[in-house]
Amino acid sequence: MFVNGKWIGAESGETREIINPFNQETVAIVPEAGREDTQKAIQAARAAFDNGEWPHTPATERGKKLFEVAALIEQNNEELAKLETLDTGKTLVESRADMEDIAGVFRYYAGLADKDGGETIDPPMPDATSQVVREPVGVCGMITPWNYPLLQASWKLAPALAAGCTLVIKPSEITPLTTLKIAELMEEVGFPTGVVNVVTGPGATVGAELAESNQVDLVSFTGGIETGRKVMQAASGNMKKIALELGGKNPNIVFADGDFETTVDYAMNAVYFHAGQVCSAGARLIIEESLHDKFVDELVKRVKKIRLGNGMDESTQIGPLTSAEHRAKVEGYIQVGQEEGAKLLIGGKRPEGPEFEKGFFLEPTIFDGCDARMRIVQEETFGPILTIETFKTEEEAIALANDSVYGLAGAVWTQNMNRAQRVSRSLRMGTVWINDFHPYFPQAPWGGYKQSGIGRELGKTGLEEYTEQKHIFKNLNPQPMGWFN
Ligand SMILES: NC(=O)c1ccc[n+]([C@@H]2O[C@H](COP(=O)([O-])OP(=O)(O)OC[C@H]3O[C@@H](n4cnc5c(N)ncnc54)[C@H](O)[C@@H]3O)[C@@H](O)[C@H]2O)c1
Ligand SMILES: C[N+](C)(C)CC=O
Repeated sequence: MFVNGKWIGAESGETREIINPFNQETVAIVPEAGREDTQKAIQAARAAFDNGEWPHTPATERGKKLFEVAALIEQNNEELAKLETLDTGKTLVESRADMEDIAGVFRYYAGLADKDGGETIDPPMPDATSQVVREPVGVCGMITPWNYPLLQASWKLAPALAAGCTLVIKPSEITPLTTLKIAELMEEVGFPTGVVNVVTGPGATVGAELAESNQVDLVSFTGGIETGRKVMQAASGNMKKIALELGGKNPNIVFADGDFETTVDYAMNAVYFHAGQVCSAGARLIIEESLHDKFVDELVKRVKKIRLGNGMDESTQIGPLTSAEHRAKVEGYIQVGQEEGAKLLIGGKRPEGPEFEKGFFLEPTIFDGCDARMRIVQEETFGPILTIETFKTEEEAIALANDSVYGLAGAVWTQNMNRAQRVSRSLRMGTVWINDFHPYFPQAPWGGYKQSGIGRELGKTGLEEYTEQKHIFKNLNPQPMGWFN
């Protein structure tokens, strides 16, 4: 782990084996930290914030460091991508694309670091000035999930550092490798001691300590809704700021006038990309009734041909799920779907063959004949499971799509742009795609309505999350008030 500028083990000496989900081989052994290790890292970040130079370093200089990080990520793209694939099972092609995105995130916040010089207000009284400035929020605790380990970390690290914060980051205990590697790259760039700290270990101890600690000013969490609830409760002790990026159950609404070929192609990509382990996966197909039969026939034909395999193999389209525990959870949902009376059209089991024996594979699955009250429609299965519902009218499509505790993302497919606009404005979601699925980029904010989260990452808002606003009022001609004369 990287704490206070040093590479250290856990004080207890405990370690954890990191497993390749394709073959269960051990790819690394990392420290298994506990609360004491976390407290030390928080103290280092606290000292670097309260007494160190980083929060007062000119924003342009902070930006320069982030440009250097971006360059190092690009230079190390292949190594980082391989580590990500070994850790998560996602395909190498995806991991390489993630690394390009991540370099882009650092570059975006590097450029944004010195763009907000504050605001001068015209005060409603004479002989006074009024200024609003932004200052770093302080020590940040960051907790990240296993599905996009370094990407989700970069959405926190880059804006926090641009703002002048110091931090302790805890990657998912099962996928820490790229977060450790980026700490190495940051050490090479040379941030002041204690500004960046990485602690590897479980959520119940390391994560909980970050959320609870009175020495932490903000906790930024990406993960599941139930863990998010715990983080929110734990953060209330010192009223620390919170940013929560939680799950989604994202509707993909297809009207009959959408381009058939493109819509079928994207419907598959929406749900099966990264084996469905994507917060914004289009796991809920809501299709106009008149198109249903033709669309679903074609979908099933194509899903049969999806190539599962080792993420390291460039011809693989879907790798294994990231852990045995997670596969068991997704399999549980397949059973739930069958018990609820949904019609299993394809998949629903582990693939057969020697190449799949050791990996945590699951076949791409489709449930037809679903309705909005089913658990497989309402709950985030976070696996390769597509549920299908039908609608007859635009109003019905909107009502179905909004019938969810989540509000992360959704898409609408139609060639009628007036309808596309109406539907997109009616969806209670942080992101709506029209005739597309999945795009996200550093310039646009990302986050959820309803129980999909609090706050936004990316975009200008993603930087503002790591700042406090201060109003500085100056009386240019102070005179006695005489109120108590
Ligand atoms: N909205 C987004 O942008 C986004 C992006 C990626 C993933 N996600 C969500 O993440 C989830 C999948 O990731 P996961 O299974 O790693 O989530 P998770 O909630 O199980 O774990 C996330 C992180 O929280 C830690 N944690 C666990 N218990 C904790 C506790 N009591 N206190 C503090 N931290 C704790 C874990 O160790 C891990 O680092 C899905 O729900 C997915 O939708 C959301
Ligand atoms: C936010 N995103 C889409 C990169 C990953 C969600 O799991």
